[in-house]
Amino acid sequence: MMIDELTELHIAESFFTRSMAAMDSLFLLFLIPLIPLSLLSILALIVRPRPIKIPIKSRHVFITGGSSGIGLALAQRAASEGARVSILARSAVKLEEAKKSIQLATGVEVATFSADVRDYDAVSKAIDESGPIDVLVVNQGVFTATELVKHSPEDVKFTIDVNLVGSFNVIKAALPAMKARKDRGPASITLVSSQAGQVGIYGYTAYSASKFGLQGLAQALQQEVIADDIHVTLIFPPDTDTPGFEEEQKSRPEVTSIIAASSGSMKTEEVARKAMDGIKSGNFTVSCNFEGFLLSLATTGMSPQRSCWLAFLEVITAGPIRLVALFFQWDWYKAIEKWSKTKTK
Ligand SMILES: NC(=O)C1=CN([C@@H]2O[C@H](COP(=O)(O)OP(=O)(O)OC[C@H]3O[C@@H](n4cnc5c(N)ncnc54)[C@H](OP(=O)(O)O)[C@@H]3O)[C@@H](O)[C@H]2O)C=CC1
Ligand SMILES: CCCCCCCCCCCCCCCC(=O)[C@@H](N)CO
Repeated sequence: MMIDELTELHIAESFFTRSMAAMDSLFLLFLIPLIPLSLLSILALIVRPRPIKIPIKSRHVFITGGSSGIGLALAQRAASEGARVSILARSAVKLEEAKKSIQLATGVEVATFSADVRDYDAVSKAIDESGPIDVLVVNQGVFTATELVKHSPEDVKFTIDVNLVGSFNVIKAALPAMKARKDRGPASITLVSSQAGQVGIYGYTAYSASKFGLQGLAQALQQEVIADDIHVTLIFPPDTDTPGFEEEQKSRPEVTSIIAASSGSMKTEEVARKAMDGIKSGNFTVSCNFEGFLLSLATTGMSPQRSCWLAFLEVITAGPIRLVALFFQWDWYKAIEKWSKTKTK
């Protein structure tokens, strides 16, 4: 009798401890999601600038380099979404053609301005004539892929002047009127960079430098204009099938194309759609394809981040994405080595 009672007690006791242990692990299991959830809530509180939406309909969208390629596709998109659109480029002939093609596709008449972004006075005059801008898209760009030893000093300077100094000219000319806008809703200054503005690529010393410069300009500018409800966006397209790209390909070193192929290539309209979505959602960084998304994660550094979800992803992938980046570098240096050997043979 006594022994029976004792065993019963034992059984009950061990059942009790076992179920306690099970409850403990269940409790721990509930704790696990608390760690990412609290990280996410902290990020939701601290991400700056705060999330914003930029409307396009009935607003004045001004696009430099709007007569060809990505700029033209963006102009057409903005027009079809009900914006008042102005485009600026050098060639009056190409501007006229672009105007006709947009009118044919959307029925909207865009305003055209012929000016060289390197000429501050000319740009300033065009922008003043066009009226206050709500969404400024700084998209003009030139590119020649060539090794620095073969690149003429004039063309290096030309690349920096059009892509970087020209972007300063456009923004500086547009800023006073953009800052003075009252009750017109949030404004945008968007810069079209390149994936070669996130990572240096063989053949792109001048081009990458000009596009990396836009990152510094954009980060500093965002701090200066946030109080005026102006929001800065940087677009990072991969190779895109534009007239400019077709021209570039005629002389691009083979190894530049091999490295650039890591990110594939996109259709102009697709890039314009991604860019427009990015502008509207007010993101600071806009990537256009999956590889570009990885590249943005890998190169995010100290750039502002409005989305707590993306900030969360940046925090948890920081280490692993660096590893992925190192593998890409490994692959690229192998390609360069192989290519140099076949060239010296
Ligand atoms: N295509 C690609 O593979 C990629 C392009 N990009 C970037 O996207 C942007 C657009 O490129 P994309 O559409 O291919 O280029 P295009 O060569 O097709 O078009 C360039 C546009 O910029 C204008 N432009 C060039 N120089 C000046 C200048 N000095 N002053 C005013 N306007 C000028 C051109 O008109 P005009 O000549 O009459 O002045 C044209 O409208 C560029 O900044 C480029 O670096 C980024 C990644 C990939
Ligand atoms: C960590 C993960 C990394 C992911 C992959 C990165 C791939 C980078 C490829 C860079 C391609 C650069 C194309 C430049 C396009 C351009 O601007 C010219 N066509 C001129 O217009």
